[in-house]
Amino acid sequence: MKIFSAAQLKKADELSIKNQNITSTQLMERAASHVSAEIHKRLQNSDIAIKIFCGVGNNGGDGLVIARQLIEKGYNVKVFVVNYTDNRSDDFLINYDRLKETTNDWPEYIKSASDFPEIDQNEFVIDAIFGIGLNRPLEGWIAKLVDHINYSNAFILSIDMPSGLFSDRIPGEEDRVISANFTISFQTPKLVFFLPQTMDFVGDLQILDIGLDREFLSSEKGQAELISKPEARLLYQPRKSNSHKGNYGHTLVVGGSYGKIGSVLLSSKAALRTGAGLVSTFIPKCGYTILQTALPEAMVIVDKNDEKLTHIDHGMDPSVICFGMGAGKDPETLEAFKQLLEQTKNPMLIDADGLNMISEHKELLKFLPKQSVLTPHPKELQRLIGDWKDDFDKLKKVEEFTRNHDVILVLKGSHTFIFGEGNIYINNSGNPGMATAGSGDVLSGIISGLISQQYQPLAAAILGVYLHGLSGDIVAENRSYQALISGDIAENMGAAFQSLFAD
Ligand SMILES: NC(=O)C1=CN([C@@H]2O[C@H](COP(=O)(O)OP(=O)(O)OC[C@H]3O[C@@H](n4cnc5c(N)ncnc54)[C@H](OP(=O)(O)O)[C@@H]3O)[C@@H](O)[C@H]2O)[C@@H](O)CC1
Ligand SMILES: Nc1ncnc2c1ncn2[C@@H]1O[C@H](COP(=O)(O)OP(=O)(O)O)[C@@H](O)[C@H]1O
Ligand SMILES: [K+]
Repeated sequence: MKIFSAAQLKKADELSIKNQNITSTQLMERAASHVSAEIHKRLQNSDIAIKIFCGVGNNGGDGLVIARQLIEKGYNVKVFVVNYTDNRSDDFLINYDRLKETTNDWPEYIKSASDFPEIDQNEFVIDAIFGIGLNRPLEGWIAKLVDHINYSNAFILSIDMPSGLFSDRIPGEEDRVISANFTISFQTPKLVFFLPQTMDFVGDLQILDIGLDREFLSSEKGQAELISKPEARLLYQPRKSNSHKGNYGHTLVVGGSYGKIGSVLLSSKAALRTGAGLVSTFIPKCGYTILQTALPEAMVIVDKNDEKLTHIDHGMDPSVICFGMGAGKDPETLEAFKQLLEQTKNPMLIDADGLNMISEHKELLKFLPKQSVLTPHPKELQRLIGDWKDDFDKLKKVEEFTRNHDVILVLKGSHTFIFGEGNIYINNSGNPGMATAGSGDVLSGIISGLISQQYQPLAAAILGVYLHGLSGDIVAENRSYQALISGDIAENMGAAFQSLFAD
């Protein structure tokens, strides 16, 4: 699903009105009807007290339509108009009149802090104060109102955006933003819903298709693309029945050091479980028995050294090399890594200490094979590209980095971002149970296993990240977040592949 900016959404809005020959009031009615239908589906005629806070722009207009429709269904609704200006939007005014025709319980006006209503924690608050039209931070009593709503502990549903959240910048520390429990957003998600600095404001997220212009939505380039099952499924390459292991490539996993053989074991197992035809693992001697015992399906080649990598003489022609997990940064390992980079022409996957060595020796960047996949977590990214001002600045810097070095960058996190070929992809699978030792090693193996099967590196990164999260979701469902360990993610890749086409 594409993610559009506020300006693009406004354009989609205008085009839809023109091409579908409807008025903006009709579009608002349509959008808000979807929301009230969702609310009705969940509340099931409950008699919970609903307080709807409406601004005086179109987000407030949505709130008024939702109020009218819920009142018509018999819900216990009280509307408050947050009167931050006397300039009301046309559709606000039209729907204000329609609401007055529906109920005798007219909206109350909030013009200062003394007008704030009490909000009980058992009530249900709908936040329709500001949407994508917010153009400056909230101030004065409006900022206080946001605190008042947040501190009520009532359940908060935000319409389109949590009020106070900008679609294109990170709020400052002093800025006030509604902390929603649930956000229902129109047509496409907004980029800020997925950034670490702003995602917590959003709560659970639902996107409603309000029927905006199809032609525009399909032809316009988005700011980013959200990867859920339908998008991941499109990348999948079926296996041919007339094939043999040679068709699925040879993944060479290189890494490990004394005490950290588990990392390469996890990557190797994940590459096999993802479908690589052959997997070889290059490790220091101390890992030989461990690997051969724990993963007999992999071939093992050992370094001359017992405890660390010093000479990576693999003597083979692998489809892809996955380097860095548990490797350490010993000067001899650095030298061996440098030689490996110089010798290797095919795209590589570089993780963990591979990334750290590049960060400390930037001259290595020029030896990186084109289209290699780098998989940093935020700390490794910071070592690699330096500091950023905020999450938007980070996106810009990573895009620049991937362009300058012709690489794919997988920025791991609760929403992993994948950068490549001038686009940003945001992963929508995974869960906090995956915040556990070694889950990144598994991801490296999965992406490498896909590259070895001739997926393009970018496609391998996108599909690999999605499947990794999906497998983690399947494990968490059966085992809980707490009990999930990274080996489970590799073990459950089969269930993840099956689930890709399950519905
Ligand atoms: N596809 C779509 O797009 C669809 C969109 N729809 C809905 O429209 C919403 C967008 O509506 P919108 O453009 O009227 O903007 P909105 O968010 O209501 O706020 C604008 C008002 O806020 C004001 N203002 C801004 N910042 C302020 C501040 N800090 N403090 C005080 N005032 C401030 C600004 O005033 P001004 O800057 O002129 O002073 C203006 O009056 C969108 O989110 C969705 O809910 C659906 O109905 C249909 C499909
Ligand atoms: N809260 C979360 N939600 C979803 N995925 C997560 C979450 N926390 C971590 N992950 C995923 O787990 C992996 C952790 O990788 P990494 O930090 O490299 O771990 P390690 O170094 O232990 O292997 C990443 O793929 C990341 O996206
Ligand atoms: K809102």
